[in-house]
Amino acid sequence: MTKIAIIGPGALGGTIAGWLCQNAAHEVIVCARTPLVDLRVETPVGTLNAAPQVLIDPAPAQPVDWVLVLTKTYDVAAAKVWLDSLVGPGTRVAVLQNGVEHVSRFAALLPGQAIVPAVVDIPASRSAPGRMIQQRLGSIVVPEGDDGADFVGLFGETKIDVSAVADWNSRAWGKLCLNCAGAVAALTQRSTGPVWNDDLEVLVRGLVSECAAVARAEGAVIPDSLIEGVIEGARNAPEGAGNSMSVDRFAGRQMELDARNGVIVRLGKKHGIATPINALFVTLLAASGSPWVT
Ligand SMILES: NC(=O)C1=CN([C@@H]2O[C@H](COP(=O)(O)OP(=O)(O)OC[C@H]3O[C@@H](n4cnc5c(N)ncnc54)[C@H](OP(=O)(O)O)[C@@H]3O)[C@@H](O)[C@H]2O)C=CC1
Ligand SMILES: CC(C)(CO)C(=O)C(=O)O
Repeated sequence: MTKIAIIGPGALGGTIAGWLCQNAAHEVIVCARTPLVDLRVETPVGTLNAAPQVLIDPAPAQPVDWVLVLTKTYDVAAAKVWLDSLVGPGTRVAVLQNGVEHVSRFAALLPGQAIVPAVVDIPASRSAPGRMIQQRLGSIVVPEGDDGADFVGLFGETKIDVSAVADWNSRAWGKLCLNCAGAVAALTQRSTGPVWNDDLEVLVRGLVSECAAVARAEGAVIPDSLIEGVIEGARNAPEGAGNSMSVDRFAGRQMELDARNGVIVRLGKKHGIATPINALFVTLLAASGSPWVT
């Protein structure tokens, strides 16, 4: 029996928990802030139901084999109390969040601990506590190695495409090229497709090109076709298509602004790369009503 604790059963965490519960060899423990009774995930291949153990108090939690962190990046500090209870000498911690700083974000909280960074491409939303909708089966990518292989093994009974790759850095930056463009929808509260015009394309292209330039300086391989693909996706985004940052802004919550756009500005400065469009969106979104917490 593999004990897996999931911290943060929101849109993505609830979806991942629902899938992992389908394997009888897993004991899944859901670590929640808002109470929930059970899980129901509407997936592209049917509905998953599960009733794992749910904890809302870290005190009774014990060390587990795997901790999967699925809070927003701005809630990582608050998740520390869970890590203090759940992490023992043999525990591996996987971070399933957006951005490129998965490991450094946790280094101070978990000194010397094995941390498995995961790039997740699974669009999911939550309609109520424990009620998730997974729009696409999607994929998860972790770095090659023993921990990566074991992480992939956790998902053996699921229909999610989970793999370990040699060049994780390029995958993480490639995903950031997509996510940084999400700042437009977060700011306008509209999908980009229905309001597309040449001026909007200049902004989307600017966000993504700046990200790609910083990515390449950080050693990532980003083909020009990836940049064009993101722009094409934004051009064709149908009405209602948002992202997890626009969901946060719409709900009046904090945003992962630093993890998704601020990081491009910060690392751009390090490399002497100008990032004015990302800086503009960081400034405007930070001033838009939701506090920017790093
Ligand atoms: N949603 C998506 O489509 C995708 C999201 N991602 C990334 O995945 C990560 C998670 O995103 P998403 O699932 O959308 O976020 P949500 O806001 O939907 O979920 C975050 C969850 O973390 C919980 N939480 C916050 N603090 C704590 C705490 N101290 N203890 C326990 N639980 C806590 C929240 O509790 P509460 O229930 O009280 O809100 C919520 O359930 C982000 O980094 C995001 O960028 C990546 C790919 C796709
Ligand atoms: C764009 C998407 C849905 C891709 O998985 C995402 O990463 C997010 O909404 O944060």
